[in-house]
Amino acid sequence: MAESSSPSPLYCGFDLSTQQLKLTVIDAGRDVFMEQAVHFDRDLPEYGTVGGANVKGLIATAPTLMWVAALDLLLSRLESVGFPFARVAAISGCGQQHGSVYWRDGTARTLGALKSSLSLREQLADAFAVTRSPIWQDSSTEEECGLLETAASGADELARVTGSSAYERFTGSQIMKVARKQPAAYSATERISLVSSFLASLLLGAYAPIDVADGSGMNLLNIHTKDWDETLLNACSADARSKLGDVVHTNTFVGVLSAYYIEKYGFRQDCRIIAFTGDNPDSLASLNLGLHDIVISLGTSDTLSFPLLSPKPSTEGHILCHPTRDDAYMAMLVYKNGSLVRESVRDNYFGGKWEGFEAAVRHYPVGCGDRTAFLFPAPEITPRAHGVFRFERGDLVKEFSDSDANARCLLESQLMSMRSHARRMGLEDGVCDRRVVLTGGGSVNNAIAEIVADVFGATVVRSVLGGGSAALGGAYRARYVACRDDEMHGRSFEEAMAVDKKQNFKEICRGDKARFDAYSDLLPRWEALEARVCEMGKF
Ligand SMILES: Nc1ncnc2c1ncn2[C@@H]1O[C@H](COP(=O)(O)OP(=O)(O)O)[C@@H](O)[C@H]1O
Ligand SMILES: O=C(CO)[C@@H](O)[C@H](O)COP(=O)(O)O
Repeated sequence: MAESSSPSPLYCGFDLSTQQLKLTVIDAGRDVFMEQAVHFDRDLPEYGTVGGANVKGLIATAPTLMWVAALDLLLSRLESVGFPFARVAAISGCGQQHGSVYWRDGTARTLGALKSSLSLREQLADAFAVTRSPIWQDSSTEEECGLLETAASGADELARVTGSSAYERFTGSQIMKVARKQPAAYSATERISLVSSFLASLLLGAYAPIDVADGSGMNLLNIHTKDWDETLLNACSADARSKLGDVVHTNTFVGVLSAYYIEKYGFRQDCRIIAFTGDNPDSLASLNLGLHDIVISLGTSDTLSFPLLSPKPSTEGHILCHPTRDDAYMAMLVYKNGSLVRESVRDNYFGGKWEGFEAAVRHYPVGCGDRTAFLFPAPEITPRAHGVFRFERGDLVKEFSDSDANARCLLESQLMSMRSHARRMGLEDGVCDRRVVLTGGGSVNNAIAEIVADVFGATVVRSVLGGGSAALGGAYRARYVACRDDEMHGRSFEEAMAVDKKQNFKEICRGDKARFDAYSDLLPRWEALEARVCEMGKF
């Protein structure tokens, strides 16, 4: 931890992601002051999660109370290292997108009267009418998705209004499923939060509003008016609007920190809470990208996102409200079989060592000797397919003739998929001068970065500022909103970030033109195989 004698302010950014609760603290100069994390499987094994979740067939949940316990644990870890709570001027952050929390009737009172002699976990043990929060890995709401699309007069119209056609993990169909299948629990719910607004609520000691960027991942928000769509809310459930509360712009000051944290840990009395958002929007906020850059996040999920001025929502991918710009949007593709399937290839073929995986990736040429792999052990989001499919010289095979090829085949296929689907979302293709910012846990892997560079014909960079990019985005926003009225002189978030002139990125590698062209030549064949896989892997 850096020198703590200075009274200058600190700003906190939380990220309640799939596998961990992370915190990045920055100082007034935007330098990372400290980082801390609680890993759900390792640090809270009593909740029995694997990769932060419990997955049974198409159903994926996380114990809501585990997330509460993670906040207790993270704060107690800060206390034990002498963290200067009294310097924290503002807090914001984010959460994995789409997950929902069902607060039981009467919990607003409990939240407003938290006792500093007890842990949050003790006081909120009965706070949830649904004790297992549905999360983004869930694919069990096909029926409800159909109902939402019917209410919206079709998938295209739902996409035009909300930025996405109906997706099983999106919160609208998840809420509808709880209302239909667990009516008693649903009627005992006084408020529904997203994972982001849930964490903000714990800190506020009151229900925090949902912000427009994370709200765009629900199939309930009109991304043009930036407010709930009444028809969709009514299709979701009769009282969805009152249970969801208001929606706010992302950089909104929503209140001050609950007295609980001031008494228990010694936080600053006027510590402000800024609306929390989704992890992907906050990642975009931290990177302050140009309009030609794209971000590829290799977290538990893989995502590709880019800022966009004129959205043309379609049934391909998602358009979300931009977290920090009113005039812009963000386009996003999401892959469920991201890091977890790379880990399973590492474990099955390379003795659990990333070094072996990386060496094998570099051993093969582009196209891996006419092999490719579509590995979707979990039902995939992009494309909608489930199962394991390997092709060698055009034939479907159970295993490759050379099993070491699995690493490169998987990566090439994951990246070709991003290129192919991003192109369908309107990303200009065929240019060899793009910049790709790699973030997330998998971004440390240089062999992956090299494939990204060649498939996209891009210069691949990594953030050098430290901290997970999503948590860092929360910390930057906390600082910006807390100082907006004085130091920022009315500047926009982007202008304020630019003024600091920080050298944010380090170049990792550049795509090779010949290899980029080879991938361009392979793309039509790869797309034909993906179409076959979608037929064979229907779920
Ligand atoms: N050297 C590496 N190569 C590839 N992937 C890695 C490496 N180190 C960590 N990862 C991946 O990073 C993932 C976690 O990323 P992270 O962004 O922290 O996830 P989340 O935010 O979803 O909790 C792990 O599942 C792991 O597979
Ligand atoms: O479903 C999505 C976005 O639509 C996922 O990206 C989640 O937001 C989970 O994020 P990570 O924990 O994988 O970073």
